[in-house]
Amino acid sequence: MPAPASIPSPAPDTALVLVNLGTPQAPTPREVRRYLSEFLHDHRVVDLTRWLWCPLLHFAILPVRSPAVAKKYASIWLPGTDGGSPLAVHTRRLAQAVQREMPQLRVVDAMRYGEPKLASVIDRLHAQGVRRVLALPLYPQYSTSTTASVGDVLEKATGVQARMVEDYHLDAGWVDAVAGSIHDHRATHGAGEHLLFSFHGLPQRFVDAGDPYAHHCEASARAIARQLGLDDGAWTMSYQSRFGREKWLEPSTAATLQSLAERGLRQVDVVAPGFAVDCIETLEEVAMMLAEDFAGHGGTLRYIPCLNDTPAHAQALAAIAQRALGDWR
Ligand SMILES: C=CC1=C(C)c2cc3[nH]c(cc4nc(cc5[nH]c(cc1n2)c(C)c5CCC(=O)O)C(CCC(=O)O)=C4C)c(C)c3C=C
Ligand SMILES: [Fe+2]
Ligand SMILES: [Fe+2]
Repeated sequence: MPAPASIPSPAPDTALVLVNLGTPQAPTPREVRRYLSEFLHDHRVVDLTRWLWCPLLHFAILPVRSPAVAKKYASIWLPGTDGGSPLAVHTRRLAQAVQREMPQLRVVDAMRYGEPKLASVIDRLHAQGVRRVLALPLYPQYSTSTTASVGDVLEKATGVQARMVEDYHLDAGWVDAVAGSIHDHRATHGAGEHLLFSFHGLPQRFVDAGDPYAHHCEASARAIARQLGLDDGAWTMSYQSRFGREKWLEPSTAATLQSLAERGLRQVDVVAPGFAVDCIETLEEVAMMLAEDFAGHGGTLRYIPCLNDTPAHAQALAAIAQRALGDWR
């Protein structure tokens, strides 16, 4: 029977896959080690020669980091049958929210590392009759370490045509959604004296080699601040979650908060617009550890949650996907 005219015609051969980084299956040293091992073996993430990196990874980093990081995951793990790692739970709920915005096609979630594994999700969709897969990596700002790594998996996909949204760091709907969430948070909880945009960091070497990530982060922060009508002095941007010893993008979020405290600021709002959903880096590192450090300086750090599965986020991502599908002829 033909579909009624008011309902968008179904496109069962097309699927939208929201792809996130990945996360451990349980907050245990064993599962964290399994996850970190897959993640940190990706040449896109760590490009050191294997004979140097593998011994370091297997004999030093994984044995020491896994139990320490497992404790951090345990401190943010969501309880209940629907619970789990916040990154996995929020990504799944976000895919369900986008599905409600796009009833005409299949919307699913997948992870670059761990489960549900992107390659397996594509195989399953193919077995179910899907022929076109649009991947939307949940990284607003493009980086070779994240977005291009999703592209590597898509290139190997067989039986389907696969495309990817490269970035959405200046998408008007997304900028609006982030600015709206900051505005609403400040209306409910009060506005701090300063707004800090904290992005995940990256080795400076990547940017020097042409990775546009830092430019994208700067452009996102400027666009959101403009949308909020903030004066230049009312906001700053910084980079968090440094890993290893080499030089990463600066200034760091920790050092920035310290200098804001030294300038006498006591109420700082922190938002993390590089993260589509809350995860260990926002919940444990910013909302717990950095907030504790800032309290040690006599201040209050108010963390503004990621967009997660809010309607504004789902609508912005649906519009981005719709545009990409419209261009796919
Ligand atoms: C060389 C190391 C890393 C690079 C480069 C890197 C880039 C990068 N990462 C994200 C987003 C996320 N990273 C997350 C966790 C995480 N990141 C690294 C290392 C690098 N990231 C590690 C080792 C970890 C795991 C936690 C830890 O051991 O400290 C997460 C959260 C995952 C979760 O389960 O909650 C996200 C999201 C971006 C956007 C990015 C480059 C721009
Ligand atoms: Fe190895
Ligand atoms: Fe990371």
